[in-house]
Amino acid sequence: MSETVIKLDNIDVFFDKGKEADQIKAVQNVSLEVEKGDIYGVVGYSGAGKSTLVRVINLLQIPTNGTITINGKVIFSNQAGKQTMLSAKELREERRGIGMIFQHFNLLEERTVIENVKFALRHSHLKEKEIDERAQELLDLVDLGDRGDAYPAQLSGGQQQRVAIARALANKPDILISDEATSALDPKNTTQILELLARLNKELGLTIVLITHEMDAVKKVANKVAVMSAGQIIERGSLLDIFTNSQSELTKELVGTEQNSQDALSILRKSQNTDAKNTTILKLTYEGNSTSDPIVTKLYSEFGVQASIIYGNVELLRDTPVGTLYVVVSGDDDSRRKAIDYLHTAGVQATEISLSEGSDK
Ligand SMILES: Nc1ncnc2c1ncn2[C@@H]1O[C@H](COP(=O)(O)OP(=O)(O)OP(=O)(O)O)[C@@H](O)[C@H]1O
Repeated sequence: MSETVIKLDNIDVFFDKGKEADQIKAVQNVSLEVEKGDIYGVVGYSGAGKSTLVRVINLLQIPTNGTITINGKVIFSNQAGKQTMLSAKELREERRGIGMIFQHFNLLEERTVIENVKFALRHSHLKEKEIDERAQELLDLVDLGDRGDAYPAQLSGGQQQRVAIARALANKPDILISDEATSALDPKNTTQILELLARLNKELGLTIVLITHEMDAVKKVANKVAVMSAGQIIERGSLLDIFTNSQSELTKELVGTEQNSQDALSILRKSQNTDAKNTTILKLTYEGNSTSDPIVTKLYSEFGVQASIIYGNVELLRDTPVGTLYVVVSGDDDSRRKAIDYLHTAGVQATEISLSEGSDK
């Protein structure tokens, strides 16, 4: 059974600006559950409240209302004015179980790479020799085993972020919060950091909350996604769902493929007799290594239904290809129905599309 490691219930974070009317509602009534081993992407534009929400997880930000439960233990609760919170000592202990990395790596510039990692172990109960060993082990883990004596300024941005990751993992946390950790990096370094996070998730069973404004980052590594806007989660689901079946306009915009398909449909609207008999437009979504060709060929060979592709796109979601096709399907009613049934049994999601402006049936 899956195990919930982070549970946020009805979290509000309001910032006071004097008068109540000026209050900034950075997070409003957000509930979120993250399970062990998840890489949970939280996406949204700047100012949506993502950072404020994740800072709540380790109580870097005290919420105005709500309950925070980490690994089954309530670390904060303020419901109906009744507040409970861990003692400062308990909170320090709890925070050690939650590592954090940021957009700007926040390394100590005047210390070497290995000293930066050792700094995070200064309150551990390890002996000096054990601290040395642990720091080296952490640098090996992030493939920087031979750069311990370098200074941060001598490293690339991607390498500095890897040092920050090693430091964040020093106290063996089971949760890592990544707040825009790849936003200052070029595409190559971004990919390397995301691959490292995916590896740590797999090898260490690390649960990761990934805050970003880039859907591309989420698409490479996350298994679940929440979309935030104006302090609220407006949509959430599995990565696949968010990409293939987005509901809100914002999610569609962030996912980005919607515009192309809308353009294709709008061309079709102009060129097609929308009432054409025996014709249906289908949106097909399929996962895995099937390709569009056999699907389209089979519709004709098995059911005598002609299918022409008007728009096609294949995304890699984590390592799984996911295809979306818009096809015009022609054939008599019975054949089209059988063809659609076949698609469903073949694991292809088929949705009928109406050509009237912007609507899916
Ligand atoms: N300490 C604070 N005091 C007052 N307002 C704040 C504070 N921290 C955040 N805010 C406000 O709360 C809202 C949400 O900010 P937040 O940083 O959480 O958004 P975000 O989605 O992470 O965006 P970004 O990526 O730009 O940081 C913004 O309007 C911001 O100005």
